Amino acid sequence: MQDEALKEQARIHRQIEKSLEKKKSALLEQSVLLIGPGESGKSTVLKQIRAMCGGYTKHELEEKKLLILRNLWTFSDMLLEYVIKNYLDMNEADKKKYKVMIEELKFCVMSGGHMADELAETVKVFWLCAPIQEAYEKRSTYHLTDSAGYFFENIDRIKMPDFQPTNQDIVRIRVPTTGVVTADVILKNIKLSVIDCGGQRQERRKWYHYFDDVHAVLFVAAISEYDQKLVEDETVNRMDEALNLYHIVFNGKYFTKAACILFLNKIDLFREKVKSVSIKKFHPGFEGTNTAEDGAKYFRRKFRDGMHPDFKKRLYCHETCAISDQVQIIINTVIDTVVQENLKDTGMI
Ligand SMILES: Nc1nc2c(ncn2[C@@H]2O[C@H](COP(=O)(O)OP(=O)(O)OP(=O)(O)O)[C@@H](O)[C@H]2O)c(=O)[nH]1
Ligand SMILES: [Mg+2]
Repeated sequence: MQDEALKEQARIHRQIEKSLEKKKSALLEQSVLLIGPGESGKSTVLKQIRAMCGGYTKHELEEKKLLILRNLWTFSDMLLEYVIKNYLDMNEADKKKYKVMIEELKFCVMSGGHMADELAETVKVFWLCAPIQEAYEKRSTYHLTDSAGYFFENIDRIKMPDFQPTNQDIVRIRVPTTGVVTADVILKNIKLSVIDCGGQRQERRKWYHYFDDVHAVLFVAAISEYDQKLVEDETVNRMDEALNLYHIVFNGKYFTKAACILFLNKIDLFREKVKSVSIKKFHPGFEGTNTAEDGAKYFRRKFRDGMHPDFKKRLYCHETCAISDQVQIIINTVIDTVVQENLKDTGMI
């Protein structure tokens, strides 16, 4: 009789051990949802996570090289179009020459080739000429991405036949995400599934499918875009859109258990911009001095205002520059936080 009881006890013990093992391995699988308005830096955060996990294959690097050429082609096209539309001072012969240059860049992309020396020289002259520099200054009015200048300045490296994009090149590439991109990586012994969503308005319908199951949600807002308008609606200020979206998403209905993280991204551009662009002009509620410190404090508060106190306690906010490798330190901290939060939830700590 005693034997039977002991056997039963051992069976229960084994069962408990097994279920604990299961729980432990389940904990090592974490999913992170990346959301936020268009162009705020979500895919850039994902690229940094990829870099932390060993980077890219040779084939992927070849693809990135083509994307850089494609960016150079489309950025050149946008700059020249601005010059022509706004009657900036450029003679007809130059306009013609640069139109041919843009066609040649397009051909480069289409043929998967590299840039001939002569073409690279023309691109350099194009970039440095006064009307193009003036058009670049006005870039936020026609949604030319800030990274454009970086590629023009690195043309001598990019034109080389054996050019291999570095992580710094890769994080500067601009390709708007359409749909949802999922990347499964192993980081810090955790199987991390990162779900990167397109942020423009027409992309957001797809977000809701992922709201129930994720362990963490990372909302990325570009703090530097306080004076800019949306690509998809020229009447709406980008910071207002980010705030509205944030308050809709974190209204208490969703993410009741997930760890919630806010990145106030593009802090590098923000620090530069506040030197010349008034915050109050675009956000009349702002009463501080026009400094990065006061501005960041104000926007941080705007994101937290009106949120439920329980939510505020669960929210982790970081000011970030996603193109800097330093952001990897913050990403590490975020992953630790996510794991801790989920261990707490399952009663493991
Ligand atoms: N200077 C600077 N540029 C950044 C930063 N973060 C992202 N970028 C650049 O901003 C551009 C847009 O970044 P993405 O990561 O493509 O933005 P996204 O949020 O994924 O955009 P969608 O896919 O359209 O929703 C890229 O060219 C990046 O190089 C940052 O912190 N500082
Ligand atoms: Mg993206």
